[in-house]
Formats: sequence, structure tokens, C-alpha cells
Amino acid sequence: MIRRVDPRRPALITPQGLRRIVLGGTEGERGLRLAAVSHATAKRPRLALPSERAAGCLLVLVHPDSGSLDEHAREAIAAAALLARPDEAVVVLMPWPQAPVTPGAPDPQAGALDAAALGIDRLELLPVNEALSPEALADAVAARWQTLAPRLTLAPDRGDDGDLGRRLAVRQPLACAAGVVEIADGRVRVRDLGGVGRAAADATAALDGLDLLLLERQVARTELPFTGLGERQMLPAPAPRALPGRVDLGVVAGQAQQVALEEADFILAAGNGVTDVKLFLELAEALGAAVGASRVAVDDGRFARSQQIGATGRTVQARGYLAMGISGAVQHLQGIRECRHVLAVNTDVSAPMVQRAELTVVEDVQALMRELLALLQAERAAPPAASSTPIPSLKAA
Ligand SMILES: Cc1cc2nc3c(=O)[nH]c(=O)nc-3n(C[C@H](O)[C@H](O)[C@H](O)COP(=O)(O)OP(=O)(O)OC[C@H]3O[C@@H](n4cnc5c(N)ncnc54)[C@H](O)[C@@H]3O)c2cc1C
Repeated sequence: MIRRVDPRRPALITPQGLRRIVLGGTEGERGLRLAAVSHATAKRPRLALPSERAAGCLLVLVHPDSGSLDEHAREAIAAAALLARPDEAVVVLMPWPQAPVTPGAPDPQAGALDAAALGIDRLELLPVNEALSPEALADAVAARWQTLAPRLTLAPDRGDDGDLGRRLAVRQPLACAAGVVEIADGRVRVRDLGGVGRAAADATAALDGLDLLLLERQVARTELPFTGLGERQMLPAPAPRALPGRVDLGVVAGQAQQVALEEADFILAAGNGVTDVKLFLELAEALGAAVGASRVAVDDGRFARSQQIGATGRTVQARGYLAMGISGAVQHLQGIRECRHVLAVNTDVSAPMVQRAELTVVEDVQALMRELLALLQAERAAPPAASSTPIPSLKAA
């Protein structure tokens, strides 16, 4: 019999902070049960000596999301911190798009990341720009990996991080477990992809035999009972690599409305309250937003079925979700659970979407769309000098 592991099956967080799947759990046990661990006392660094002098290290590969780290990345770092031995450092290697070019110089934006609180002993920033190919980035990461010789490397199993991890695994080569949903008792359990004839034992492997773990969500809890050292280091910028047989035509901005909703960073979503669809689409284009819709707006023929968001539509994880005239029925909210910032426009302050949103504008949606579009058009028409007024830094304010 093939036993499949459902990453959403009942699980608890062990006192060590790592996720343990509860086999044979009852319905009542569904959801993460957090073990009662008291962190009332002041936290101390886990590592007692500078990271340079540590006996070894665990390496985490993560990409920042506009200068910050999302929950998935934080969980991968926390897992490394929990797995590290007392004399091993947790080193996080992060491609850094806005990095200054001078190696060794502190980056003011990276300073906003509280590395110590995340459990990071040393944050290594790798300056990158858009022209750097994935191959050149993988070269640079592989070179750093060889210098550091980590006992174990971890990365979130998604997008750029999963890609970088897999490239590293192939280059070295590394023994890699992808889709890891649990680390317990010296073994890792991976999301079973359900291949025909695979035995249940195929879904777990000994941690000792692995070099690289690509982690699913919620493998570790991010509240740690200790801190990292929080050291920072800017690495030299990687050299670009010429790729034989390929010509780099540069970066071409895509149209936000053609991006798959699941991958969209910013979504403008319409509900039954949106009656002027033409105006709505103009606004989406001006904002550079992908277009989503509620089921009522789709059933009504105003939007395509592929644009429906919710339990019977797409599940999205945009950084920004602007809900225009959407009530926020439970089926719709299911589809936006993973969205980071939700804003709403609604005339009804008691709508469930208002509870979900961080900010709601209580206004007629058509009127607001007209105003917003006019503002954007005015901004665009303004001479560049007016819009390039420097924004005072928080420090200076
Ligand atoms: C099995 C099942 C599966 C479902 N799956 C989905 C799904 O995947 N996705 C989904 O979205 N729904 C789904 N639904 C439907 C869901 O229950 C709701 O009916 C639907 O989400 C409501 O859409 P709405 O909020 O756009 O419309 P409404 O419920 O009509 O709400 C419109 C909202 O807009 C506001 N409004 C109206 N006019 C204006 C205005 N001029 N200015 C500002 N605000 C205004 C109103 O105050 C209201 O809050 C499903 C239902 C079932 C039973």
C-alpha cells in the first residue's frame, strides 16, 4: 500500500521547535498545536563565540522579497538554527539586489533585517543585479558553499530559492531532499509525490545522509528560544558568465495582466460591487496589477473563470491584494489566505473583507476607481523632477 503524506495533515511543533506530523491523528487534532514552551526569560545568543571561530556551519539560501524575508524563508532559517549543533554557526547567504558595490561595507537596507532575532549568526549578502544570469548566481553560491563547507544546507522549496538549491545540488553534487515536510528523530519526511509502486519508506530518509534540504512551509516555528549573533558581511559581486550559444537581450518588463494569478505580486480583484469593468481594467493596467475576481463577478460574465479567486478558483499569495467591492465570503477568503497585505474598498463596514483587510476605504468603488486613475494619470504626466523629490529617511525624520 502506498501511504501518501499530506503536508496539511495533523501536526504539532515539538519542544525543539520543529514540526512533527501526528500519524493517525483525529479530526480534532487538525492544525498546528504549539507546544507550551515558555520564552519569558531574556533570549541569549545560541553561539558563544564569533561565527568565524565556529567549528562548522549550517548554510541557508534565501532570496529577499523587496528587502524583507517572508515566513517561508524565516522558517528555513529557524530550522537551521534548531538543527545546528552548539558549536556550529548559522550562515544565511542572500542575493541582495540593492547592495552597495563595496565589499565589506554595511548595507543600510539590509540593516533593517533583524538577523539576530531570526536566529542568523552571519548574514552574507551577495550583490546581484538583473543582468546576472541564474547560472552566474549559482556559480557564486557554489564557490561560497565550497569555502564554507557547511554540514547541511537548507532553502525554502519554492521559486528562486528552490531553483538555486537544485542548481547547487547538481553542481556539487549534493544529496538532496526536496519537499521536506517534517524533520524528526534524525529523519526527514518528504512530500510523497505518489509515484506508482513507491513504498511508504521512500518518503523518509536519514538526516545524516543528506547535504541539502528544500523545505515546505511550516517545518519549523520561527519563535526561537535564543538569538543568533546577527553578524553581517557583504560579499564581492559575482562575475557575470558568458553562456555559449546564448545572447542576453536584457530584461523586458512583462504585462502584469498576463502573469499567472498564483505568481502575481499585486492583484486588483473585482467583486459584485464593480459595475464599470472598463474603468476597473484601466485602473489595473495603470497600477500594473494582475486581475482577479470573485465568483459572483465571474458567474455574471464580467470576468473569465480563470480569474476567479477562492475555494473553487485560484489560490493566490500576492504581496498586495486590493479587493474592490468584494464582501469577503469564506470561500473567497480561502483563496487569499496567503496574501501579505490586503486592502479593501467597500461601502459596507460590516463586510467580512473589512475584517480581513489591513485598511479599508469606505467609499463607492466606481467613484474611488475614477479618482485613483485620475491621480495615477496626473502623476505620470508630471515632470520627472516633481516625482523624484527625495523621501526623507526614517533616521533623518
Ligand atoms: C461551494 C461554493 C464555492 C464557492 N467558491 C467561491 C470562490 O472560489 N470564490 C468566490 O469569490 N466565491 C465563491 N463562492 C461564492 C461566495 O459564497 C460568495 O457568494 C461570493 O464570493 C460573493 O461575491 P462578491 O463578494 O463579489 O458579491 P457580493 O456578496 O454581492 O458582495 C458585494 C460586496 O460589494 C460591496 N459593494 C456593492 N456595491 C458597492 C459599491 N458601489 N462600492 C463599494 N462596495 C460595494 C457590498 O457591500 C458587498 O460587500 C462559492 C460558494 C459556494 C457555495
